[in-house]
This record gives sequence, structure tokens and C-alpha cells, in this order.
Amino acid sequence: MQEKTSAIKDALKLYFIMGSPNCHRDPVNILEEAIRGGISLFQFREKGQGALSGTQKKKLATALQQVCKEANIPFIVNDDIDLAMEIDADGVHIGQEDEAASIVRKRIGADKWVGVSAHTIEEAERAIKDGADYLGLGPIYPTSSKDDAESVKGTAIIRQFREHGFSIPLVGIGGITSTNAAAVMEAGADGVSVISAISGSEDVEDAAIRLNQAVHSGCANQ
Ligand SMILES: C=C1C=NC(C(F)(F)F)=NC1=N
Ligand SMILES: [Mg+2]
Repeated sequence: MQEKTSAIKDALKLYFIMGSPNCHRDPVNILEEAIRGGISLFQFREKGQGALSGTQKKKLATALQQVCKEANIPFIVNDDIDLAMEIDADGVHIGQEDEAASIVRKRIGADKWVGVSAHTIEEAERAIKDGADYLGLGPIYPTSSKDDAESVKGTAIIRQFREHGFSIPLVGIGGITSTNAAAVMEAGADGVSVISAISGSEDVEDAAIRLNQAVHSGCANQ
């Protein structure tokens, strides 16, 4: 398998997604604690009620990017391609309503990581043709982190994509916790992505540790 693809597969194991609206305290501290707890990839997703913009958003992005750099964790930016390019992020994540993946790929080049949210086989096929490196599938379970989420899919969508023959790295998203993460891995995902299961936890480091254990118990059973 391609070097880049295997690096992405490994990184997707425990994919923490966060922005200031998801935090009740300093996002930098939360990210540091999540890294200590074993997250393998981080996405800066500054979206929703009270989200920062402009220089404030860029300031927070670069502070979180620095934390990731020091821990050798890849840093992904959600939606905002301009910001990702300005701060030389490791990649971007885009949804169906964002700029087309083909345009994003042209803008950021071959080495950067491009993740795309997909809900159907057709959306996935187009994303792969457009040069996506991984797909985010969900919401697997009911989620409180995204107010315009699509219908809940369950782990069936992961099995469906694998049975269809997709070998592209897949990460589940939506309502994932340490109690249901193993099922996402057993269905064939390369990892799980979480927002509130970590950022909303009383003990962020412990939440990440427990999610990591669940993910590794799940992929062991594959
Ligand atoms: C809406 C999203 C769906 N999936 C993902 C990821 F987990 F990264 F694939 N990130 C998002 N922001
Ligand atoms: Mg988006």
C-alpha cells in the first residue's frame, strides 16, 4: 500500500475534532490532555454558536497547530481551505456543501491530506475520483455536535462501503463513545472521530485513554 495511505490509516485510529465552541475551558489545554491520552490525529473545526473568525480564529488555529507539531500529531483544518494554506496545515476536511474535492486537491497539492464527508456510495465514488485520501462516514449514532447532521446511519454504512469494495481509509463519526467505538472498528472502519466524547469530558486525558482502548479492542476483533 502507498506510504501516504498507510500513514493516514494509522492516523485515523483516534481522530479528535474540536473548536472553541466545543470547549468549556482553554482549547489548548484540552488538546494537550487529549494528546497525552493518545489521540492520533486532530481536526480544528471552528464552527457553530460562538465560533471565532478572522484573526482570532487564525490565532487559535496556530496555537493548536503548535501543540500538534510538538507532539508529532497531524493537524487538519475543517472547511477553511484558505486558513489551511495560510498556516501550512497537514490537510483539510470538507463536506458535501464545501468546495469540490477536485478543486481543493488542485489548490493544496498532492502531499496534503484531503478528507471528505460521504453519506452515499455515489458521494464516495465522486470523492475518490476527485482525489480524497479518506472518507468520514456518519453520523453513526445520534450526535449533539452537529446541528445539521444527516440521518443516523449506524455501523451498517461502514459495512456497506466495505462490501461495495472501497479500500480507501474510512473513519466513523457521530455520537461515538468508549462504549460503542469497538463496534465501529469491527464494522470495518480504520478509526473513530469524536468531538464531545473527549472535549466535553470531565477528565479529557482519561476519556481519550478509554476511547483508545476501545478502538484497539475493536480492531483486534476484525
Ligand atoms: C463533518 C465531518 C465528518 N467527518 C469528519 C472526519 F471525521 F474527519 F472524517 N469530519 C467532519 N468535520
Ligand atoms: Mg464542511
